[in-house]
Amino acid sequence: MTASAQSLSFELAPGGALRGELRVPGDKSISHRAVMLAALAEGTTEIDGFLEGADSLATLAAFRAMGVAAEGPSAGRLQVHGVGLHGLNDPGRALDLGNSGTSMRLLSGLLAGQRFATTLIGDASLSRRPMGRVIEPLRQMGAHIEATPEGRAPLGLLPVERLQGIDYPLPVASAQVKSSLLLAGLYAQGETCVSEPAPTRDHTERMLGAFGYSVRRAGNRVCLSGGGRLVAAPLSIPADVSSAAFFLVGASIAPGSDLTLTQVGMNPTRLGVVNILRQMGADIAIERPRELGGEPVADLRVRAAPLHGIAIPQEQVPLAIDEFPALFIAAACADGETLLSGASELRVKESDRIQVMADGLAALGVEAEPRPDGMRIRGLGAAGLLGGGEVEAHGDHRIAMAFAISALRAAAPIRVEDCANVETSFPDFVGLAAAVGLPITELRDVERQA
Ligand SMILES: O=C(O)C1=C[C@@H](OP(=O)(O)O)[C@@H](O)[C@H](O)C1
Ligand SMILES: C=C(OP(=O)(O)O)C(=O)O
Repeated sequence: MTASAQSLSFELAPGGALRGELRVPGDKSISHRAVMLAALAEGTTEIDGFLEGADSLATLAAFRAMGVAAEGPSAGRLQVHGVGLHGLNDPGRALDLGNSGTSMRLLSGLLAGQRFATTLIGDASLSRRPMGRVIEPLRQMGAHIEATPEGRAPLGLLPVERLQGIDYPLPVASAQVKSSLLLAGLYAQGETCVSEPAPTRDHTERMLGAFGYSVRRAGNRVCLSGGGRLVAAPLSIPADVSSAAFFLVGASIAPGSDLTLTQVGMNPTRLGVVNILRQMGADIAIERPRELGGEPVADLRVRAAPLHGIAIPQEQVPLAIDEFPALFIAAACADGETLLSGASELRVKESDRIQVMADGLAALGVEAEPRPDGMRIRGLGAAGLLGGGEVEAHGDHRIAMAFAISALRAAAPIRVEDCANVETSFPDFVGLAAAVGLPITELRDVERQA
């Protein structure tokens, strides 16, 4: 059973303020990559700050099924005994990656050059998401990949003797596709190069470097050569800025808020949410900037501030791609109009995040016009309040958390349906959010029927 098949809803009392200090769980993108590279490295990797969410645990389970021994995770600590680039074993069964697009796309590349076959499957949402974007370039590298006629999972990766490096211009700005090809490139003859139309998160490149693998970047092009080796290195994973985003927005829109988010990842390729919120007038102070495990981190102190609508700059879109559900709530509470364009990728995430957010905002009385590649939102202004009511998260973790924080500026209670997948990226969201002042309770199906 997938997480979204269980029925979980959030109930929120209107109003409240966020105060105090909070460390949100470890970065999801980095946690996936930590498991993958640690598994392929020579030696034992000690990881701390690992995200114990369903998505990164699905990646870990996949490597365990391929014979990688690991202890943990427990309290964010995970020890992975690497098997080397050629040490993975045939899992003997399909690898179920649940709700996780990152797992499926990165593993497609990592497993395309193995000498055994693998099948990658996922839940209903993941089985709807486009995989052609990795299948096509991986086939150019010589991979044998089977998929549905629409290019979707289940994916069958057939054994190949060797892949061939390619020089690939990404048609969409996607860190998952870039990373998939770089991971395939570890197994390819010659050089694999990927150029991106706009900068995307660079955790794969950074972590390959930390494991001693040479990665060359020139402008928007990143290259590596196959046939090297990865050497285990300790990893500390920062708090996930994508999870912090809900609190950055929540504290900005809720009068009286003063919240400090600690040890947040500040990689410039992830900072769109901070840049966009600041441009909207948010009061976010970056305190104690420092380094953690090859990634910049800082504490973020956010205080309530009146926000105003903006036209979101194009270059910020890939840098905030997962934060738009939260940013749409900020826009709904801002003075004036916010316009997002160039973000059609939002339609192929865990849900169609443009349509689902537009529907939920409309249910709460906000004028939100979905567009093919974005959204126009008329904000309620500093004195305005969202209506209460019921909204559907459609099993999408980020939609569920975005509407949860929206209640901080609502006039009446909000109920968010189909929230179980919050577990994929933010275990104990409810407990941590409640501890800093979000008036949230969760209702499981059985409780609702009682
Ligand atoms: O590489 C990654 O870890 C991710 C890249 C992004 O996806 P795309 O590559 O599809 O933009 C993002 O939406 C996803 O949550 C995580
Ligand atoms: C899009 C997301 O993740 P993934 O692509 O890994 O499912 C996300 O976490 O918002």
